[in-house]
Amino acid sequence: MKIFNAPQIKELDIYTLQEQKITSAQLMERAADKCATWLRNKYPIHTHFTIFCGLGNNGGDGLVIARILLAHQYKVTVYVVKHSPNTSPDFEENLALLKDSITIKTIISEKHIPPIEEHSVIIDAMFGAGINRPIEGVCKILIDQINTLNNQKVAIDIPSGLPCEVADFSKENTILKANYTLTFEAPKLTFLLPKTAHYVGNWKILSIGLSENYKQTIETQYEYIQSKDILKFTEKRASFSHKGTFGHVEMIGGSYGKMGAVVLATKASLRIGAGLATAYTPNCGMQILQTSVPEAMWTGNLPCEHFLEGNYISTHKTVGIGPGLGIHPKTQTFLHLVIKATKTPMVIDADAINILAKNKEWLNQIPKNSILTPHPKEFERLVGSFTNETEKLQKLRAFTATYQCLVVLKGAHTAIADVNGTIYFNSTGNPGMATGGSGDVLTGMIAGLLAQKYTPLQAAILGVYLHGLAGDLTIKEIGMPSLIASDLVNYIGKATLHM
Ligand SMILES: NC(=O)C1=CN([C@@H]2O[C@H](COP(=O)(O)OP(=O)(O)OC[C@H]3O[C@@H](n4cnc5c(N)ncnc54)[C@H](O)[C@@H]3O)[C@@H](O)[C@H]2O)[C@@H](O)CC1
Ligand SMILES: Nc1ncnc2c1ncn2[C@@H]1O[C@H](COP(=O)(O)OP(=O)(O)O)[C@@H](O)[C@H]1O
Ligand SMILES: [K+]
Repeated sequence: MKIFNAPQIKELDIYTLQEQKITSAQLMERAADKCATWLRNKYPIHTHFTIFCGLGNNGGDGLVIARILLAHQYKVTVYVVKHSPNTSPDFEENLALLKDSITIKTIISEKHIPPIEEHSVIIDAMFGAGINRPIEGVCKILIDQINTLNNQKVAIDIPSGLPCEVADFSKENTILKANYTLTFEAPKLTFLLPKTAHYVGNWKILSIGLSENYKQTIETQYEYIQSKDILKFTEKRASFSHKGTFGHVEMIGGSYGKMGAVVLATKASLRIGAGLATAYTPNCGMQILQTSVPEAMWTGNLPCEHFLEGNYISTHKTVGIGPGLGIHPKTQTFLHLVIKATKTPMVIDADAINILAKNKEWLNQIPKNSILTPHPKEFERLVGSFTNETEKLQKLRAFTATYQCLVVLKGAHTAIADVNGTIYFNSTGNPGMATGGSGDVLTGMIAGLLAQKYTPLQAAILGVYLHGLAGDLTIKEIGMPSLIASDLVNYIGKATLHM
């Protein structure tokens, strides 16, 4: 699903009106009706709503929602926050309609800000996608006050004050902190980023029937990955296939005391369907690997017992490297040999990333279209620090372009940056996955998919999606705090039922 910025949403609206031969007021009615239906399903009939409306179309949505809720016997109080003389035509039209049913109160200055009933649900329809500068004056005072209240807060389209994209975001800005956000058609970029997502609360996408034809023509830099996106490229197994059909993963990593990471990654590569897997570890890992993953083969390098060092000769398997690797100087040299000897895309994780961060001149030598899977700290080691989300995304794009590789920046809504600059955000996963070893499982999954001849972009997207789904399926049966990385491996099978 494409993620649109504010000008693109506007274009899409205008095209939809022409294509469907409807007025903007009719589109507003449709959008508000979807919100009202959601509210009616969530809140019982005696609920009181306090609706704060701005003067643009977001305010217009609020007025229509009020009209629909009143018609369904809800108790509703409506305030229009009059911060400017300018209003939108659809706002005016709906203001006139609503005036027939209730008295609408106006907030012009601080003294008009009302006390709000303790159990009233606050609807935020002050500013939507049209926000173009920080909020000031009476709106700022009102939002600051609302943010101190424990009432449930539902934002329409986007919490007031939050931009769709992050360019002008600063942490001093006043932004309404919602429990729920009902957004139209697609999420906004800011819903998916760690520094801005907490304003949005739980968000729901409400489809309002915008032109699918026109959406196809809009070029976006961001996409949101859902099940229908991965179904487009998942492959069924042919009847006469054999283990050689599904590739051979060589999972390189491990060091004394960190062998579990390779165990998890190797197992995960097999669970996602690689035909064969070999774990390549220091000698002290041999028994551990052969006992805990009997399906996998083992190979190692004899000079050292406890960490990887020495020579490396490619056997042309699909290489994953990093889990449990350590950063011993001799291991650093070994990684350099692996990178130089490997000619096809590989998966580079954990300490392999940390080593590259110390030896940035090697980055040019990693095979084209390889996939790096840093968590935010590892990413920072690679690209240096960043002060805000915009800068982070810029650095992400610059990195993939410079080194012609993909980056999977892990976290809630993991971001997969393609070589061409498109960034795909994941929709699966949960905080139960914030536990040691989760990332190793992901490395194994992506390597296993690469071995099966998915393209690097497909392997990264599918791996990240199914990894999160395995986490989501796990917590349906055990509590989030109990989730451990082995559970993710065990639930890969159930996740693949969704492919
Ligand atoms: N396709 C869609 O997404 C649809 C969107 N609709 C609604 O339309 C909204 C967008 O409407 P508008 O473009 O009128 O935008 P808003 O309702 O967000 O209002 C923006 C207005 O406030 C002014 N403004 C912006 N920032 C300000 C600030 N900090 N202080 C004071 N004034 C400020 C702007 O100049 C503009 O006049 C959406 O968020 C949504 O709620 C629906 O009505 C119909 C369909
Ligand atoms: N709050 C969260 N929501 C969704 N996924 C998460 C969350 N926290 C962590 N994860 C996922 O768990 C994995 C953690 O990886 P990583 O930090 O490398 O762990 P480790 O190094 O212990 O293996 C990543 O895939 C990440 O996306
Ligand atoms: K809003």
